[in-house]
Amino acid sequence: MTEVSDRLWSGAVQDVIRAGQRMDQRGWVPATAGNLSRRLSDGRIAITRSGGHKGFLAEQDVIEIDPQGHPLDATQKASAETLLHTQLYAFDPSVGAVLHGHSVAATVLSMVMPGASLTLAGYELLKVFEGQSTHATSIDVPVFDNDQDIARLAGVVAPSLGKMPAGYIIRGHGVYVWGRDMAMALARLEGLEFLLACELERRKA
Ligand SMILES: CSC[C@@H](O)[C@@H](O)C(=O)COP(=O)(O)O
Ligand SMILES: [Zn+2]
Repeated sequence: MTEVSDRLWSGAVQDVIRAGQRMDQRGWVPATAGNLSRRLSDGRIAITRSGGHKGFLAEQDVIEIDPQGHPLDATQKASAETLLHTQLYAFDPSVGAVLHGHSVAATVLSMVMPGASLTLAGYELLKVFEGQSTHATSIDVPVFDNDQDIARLAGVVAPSLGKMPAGYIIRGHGVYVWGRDMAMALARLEGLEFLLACELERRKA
């Protein structure tokens, strides 16, 4: 590898490590939950190794996969949910980072609300999502039933691609959020998690 491509890779790895730490600080990646990825400007994809704690990632816990989700080094095990990342990268070339967390709010709300989507309306923070310029609006966040068969789950998510400005929720499991870069993905994740926490509070009131 050239020096430039090494530098690009290191930058992506640091983005993933720092985002994992941030998600851990917020309580969104308990135990070994969650996964994070970043697409480099040269098209390479860096994703977390399966099974580690995402708040304590080391450089070797971030591995390279091809666009189909296969690790370049076949001895390494990429996230069990890699396909949910690669389908977002394949659908939209502008996506540069994908984050998945397991917050209390996403888990509880999606279990107590039986519907296929959760509506977020009237919040100033809705403006963090693509194309939103006012609080006087509403966004439907799709809620897909959980499935241990990730290829099948990706098939259920597929028809909604391009129509999810705030990401999506997997019932009783967690959220998927993305952005053009890691900063944007983190901002959207924080926005969505804040609004889910608000919705949870409102249901207690
Ligand atoms: C701790 S159980 C969580 C896993 O089943 C999964 O949902 C998850 O988010 C992490 O899986 P991983 O394979 O480490 O990316
Ligand atoms: Zn998960």
